Amino acid sequence: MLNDKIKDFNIILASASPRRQAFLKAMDLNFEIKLKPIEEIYPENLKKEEITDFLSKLKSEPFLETLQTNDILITSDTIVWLEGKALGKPKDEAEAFLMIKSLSNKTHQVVTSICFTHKSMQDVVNTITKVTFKALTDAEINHYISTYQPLDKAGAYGIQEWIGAIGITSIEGSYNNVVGLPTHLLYKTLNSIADRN
Ligand SMILES: Cc1cn([C@H]2C[C@H](O)[C@@H](COP(=O)(O)OP(=O)(O)OP(=O)(O)O)O2)c(=O)[nH]c1=O
Repeated sequence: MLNDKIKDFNIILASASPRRQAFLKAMDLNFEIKLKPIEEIYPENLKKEEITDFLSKLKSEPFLETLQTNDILITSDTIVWLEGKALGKPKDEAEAFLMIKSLSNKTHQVVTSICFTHKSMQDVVNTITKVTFKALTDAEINHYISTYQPLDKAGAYGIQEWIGAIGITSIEGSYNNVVGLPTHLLYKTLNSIADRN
């Protein structure tokens, strides 16, 4: 991190995702990981980034009472948005198959929101990446599901895995956002929080 002021903060990443943890390390940030699980439920009327904004804030709630003045808490959420429908994590392999099949030969959007909580204030930022899959065969989908771990991933796929390598024909926007964290936005927002304090 270039901004020296960021060193004065205690950054807490409330995420069990190894991919999000790896991104913060890659950004040379000092941080601690704290986990307080919540049930990811959102009002039905929400759409696209409204859903991930809501869930990224919800993930901060269990921490609010115990945050110290120099803490910055980072919570985030990713969904896949396809033709007006939110695809979260599949509950089992059968649902994973249907999710990936629905993404085949189409363009979908991957939406991530990050919520920064600092001194009782919250900054919520989000971004969208457009991803297009080729027409996937059932054999390709089944191979992916039986060889990799689709169940902990929004939309049942990891762009960083085999299916991303063989199946994605185009991507518009941040790649890291698809993996789970738009790191350019994290950097920008942390800098602006540091500058205003
Ligand atoms: C679309 C896509 C999602 N994902 C992951 C990113 C997220 O970890 C996950 C979506 O679930 P989330 O609910 O956003 O996050 P999480 O439960 O994994 O972690 P947290 O503890 O922070 O709540 O899907 C990939 O790894 N690759 C991909 O290509």
